[in-house]
Amino acid sequence: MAEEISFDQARERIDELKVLLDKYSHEYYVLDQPTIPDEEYDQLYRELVELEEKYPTLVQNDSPTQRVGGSLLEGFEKVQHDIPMLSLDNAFSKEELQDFDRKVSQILEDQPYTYHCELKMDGLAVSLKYENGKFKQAVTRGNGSEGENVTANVKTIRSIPLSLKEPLTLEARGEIYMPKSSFIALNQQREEQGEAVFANPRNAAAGTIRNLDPKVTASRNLSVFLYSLAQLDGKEVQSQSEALALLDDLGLKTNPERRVFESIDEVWDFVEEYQEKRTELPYEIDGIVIKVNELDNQEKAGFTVKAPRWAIAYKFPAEEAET
Ligand SMILES: NC(=O)c1cnc(N)c2cc(Br)sc12
Repeated sequence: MAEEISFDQARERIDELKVLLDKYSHEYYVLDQPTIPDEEYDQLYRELVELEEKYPTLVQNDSPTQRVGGSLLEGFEKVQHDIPMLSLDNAFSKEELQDFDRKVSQILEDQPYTYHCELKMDGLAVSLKYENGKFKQAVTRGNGSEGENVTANVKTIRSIPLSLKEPLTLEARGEIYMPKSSFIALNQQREEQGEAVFANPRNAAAGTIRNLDPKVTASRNLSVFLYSLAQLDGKEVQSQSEALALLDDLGLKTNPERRVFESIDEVWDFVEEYQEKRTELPYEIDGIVIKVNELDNQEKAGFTVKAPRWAIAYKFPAEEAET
C-alpha cells in the first residue's frame, strides 16, 4: 500500500505529473518522436488518476485525465465565427497557377513577394480557440459564417494540447483528419460488426467529430494539422512561415511538408513532387495550398467575396480508382 500522501504533497506531485505527461504527449502525438516507452507513460497516467481520485478538488480542467467527458451530447450548438472561414479558389493546371501569379504580381504592383506552399489536407476544417493559453472551444467551418460547437469531441484528440506553452489568447485554424491506417482499421472493424463502412478518411473524420458520444470520438485516433492563425493577442508575426513556426513553438501540430519559394515555377516543382509523394503519405491530401507569404502583401491583396486573392488551392487530378 503506497504510504499516505498529504494534500500538499499530492498537489505538488499532480503538477509534476501534468508537466511530464504534457511533455511526453507532445513528443508522441505532435512530434511523432516519443522518448519513453508507452508503459512508462501509462504508469505516470495511472498515478495521476489515483491522486485525482484521492483528492478530487485537485483535478484541473486541462489535466490529461479530463479529455474524455462522461456524458452523451444532446447535439451541437451553432456558433458564429468572429472571422469568416473562407474557402479557396482552385487551380487545375500549371497555366492557371501562372494566371494566379500574374494577378498577384499586378495587385502587389511588382513589390517583392514569396509563396508559402503547404499540403491541402482532405479532412474537415476546424477553428480552435485558446484563452490565456488554455483550450476553450472548437468549432467546425460549417457554412463559413456559422459552425457547430464540437469542443467536447475535439478535446479527446491527443494531438491537440489542452494548454499552450505560452499563456496566449489566439484562434488557430486547421484540418482534423483520420490517418489512412486508422481509416482502414476502423472500416475492417465496422465490416466485422456488420456496420456501414466509411467511403473515405474525410467522411470517417467528419462522422467521428459529429458523433454524440465523446468516448467514440476518443476511440477513433483522429489527428490535426493547424495551418493558420486567425487571431493572435500579445504577439506579432510578419509572414505565414513565421505564423506556423509560432504554432510549433506553442506546442500546436503543423504539417512539416512546407516550403517558401520565390517563383511560381518553383511552386510548380513542389506541386509535381507531392503529386508523386501523396500515395506514400500517412494521410490523404487532395492538392497544394499556395499562399503569398508576407502578411503585409496578403493585406494589400485582400479578398474577393468568397476567397482570398493572395492564396489558391491547386487540386490534384482525381486518382484513378485503384483496380
Ligand atoms: N495548408 C492550408 O492552408 C490548408 C490545408 N488543407 C486544407 N484543406 C485547407 C483549406 C483551406 Br480554406 S486552407 C487549407
